[in-house]
Amino acid sequence: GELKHDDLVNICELGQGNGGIVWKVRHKPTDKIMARKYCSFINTDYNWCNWCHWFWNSLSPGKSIYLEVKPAVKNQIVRELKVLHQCNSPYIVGFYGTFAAEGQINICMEYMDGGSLDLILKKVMRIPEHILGKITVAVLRGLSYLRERHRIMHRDIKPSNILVNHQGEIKLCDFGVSAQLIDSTLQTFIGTRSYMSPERLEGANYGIMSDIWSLGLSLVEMALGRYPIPPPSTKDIDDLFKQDPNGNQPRPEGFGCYKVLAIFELMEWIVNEAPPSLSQTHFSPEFCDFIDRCLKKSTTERADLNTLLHHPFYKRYESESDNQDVASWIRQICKIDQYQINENNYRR
Ligand SMILES: Nc1ncnc2c1ncn2[C@@H]1O[C@H](COP(=O)(O)OP(=O)(O)OP(=O)(O)O)[C@@H](O)[C@H]1O
Ligand SMILES: C#Cc1ccc(Nc2c(C(=O)NOCCO)ccc(F)c2F)c(F)c1
Ligand SMILES: [Mg+2]
Repeated sequence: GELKHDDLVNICELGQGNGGIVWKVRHKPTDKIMARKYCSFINTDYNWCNWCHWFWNSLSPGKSIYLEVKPAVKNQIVRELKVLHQCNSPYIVGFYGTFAAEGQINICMEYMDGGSLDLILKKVMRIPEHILGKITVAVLRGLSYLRERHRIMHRDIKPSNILVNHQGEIKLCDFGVSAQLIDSTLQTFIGTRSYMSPERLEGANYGIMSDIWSLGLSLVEMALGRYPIPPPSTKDIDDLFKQDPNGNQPRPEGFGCYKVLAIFELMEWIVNEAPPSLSQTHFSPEFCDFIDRCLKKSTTERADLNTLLHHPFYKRYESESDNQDVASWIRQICKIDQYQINENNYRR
């Protein structure tokens, strides 16, 4: 049956994003551990002063403001989210149910005990290519599933929306399954770094090809260990690779001094400058080519999903049936404690 608010007991907070907060919870009737996301709606009716409140808030970058929505709209969102019961794939995070409580939409999903790839990246300097290959297989298969079976694109591919667990599974979450929820949130200045494609930033029509761009950018970030715009210099990258991948040594000074662009400068850079790329000194030719084909600024030149499903980089990893290499890698990383995470972050 449907989940009820009172049947859930909070265990600990898993993380906070721009528009939601996620808790690890236990469902008392079944003793099942779940991840519960509160979408930060405010349930007051939509009116003029709320609009002003929203307007001033939406000017501050880094906030994806959920508009106050009428209860009728909220009920539509809950109705649309129930489609998640039909989203069953090894590459999509499991869904247990959704309900409105205290004026907020709650989404209960499978708890992924390895966390999201942005957290993993904080624990290690960078993610090795063979793991990125497995991540690529999972993301492309997840995107294919969403398109073939549900005729939707993801809309928010980035490391924090790719989750892993100790069994070595890699799954997608936070995809745009509810049109109303998408409409009710302002996809304007989301977070400090944008994974949005040039065409989406320009306000042009966008679709699945925009997810391909986001995948490419996310893979470069995970391969280098830092958000890749503005692109690090060749020297930066060579310095980075002098360090051992598990981040036991401090990042070189030079690396830490790269300029963090403000959100507008960043979006301008994505639209006007050359896309990031990987060098063959540190990565295989297949991986470098895969990235180049994902990060074409023009959607007509960019590879589409089917092309990528036949790309040598994907082919190299798709045949490996089990993810035991990923499982042991995740287990080893989860032993890295908070102190080491702070150390790595300090040196970024
Ligand atoms: N099913 C889950 N299992 C385990 N951890 C999760 C799960 N879903 C989300 N998280 C964690 O909760 C954090 C917050 O998630 P949320 O989607 O609210 O924000 P985000 O994706 O990090 O950023 P943004 O709000 O900008 O999209 C994530 O970074 C992730 O580490
Ligand atoms: C399994 C699963 C699963 C799928 C989608 C969402 N949530 C969303 C989000 C979402 O959560 N985006 O993250 C923004 C910060 O919380 C945005 C649009 C949408 F239609 C959704 F259904 C979710 F939770 C879990
Ligand atoms: Mg998320």
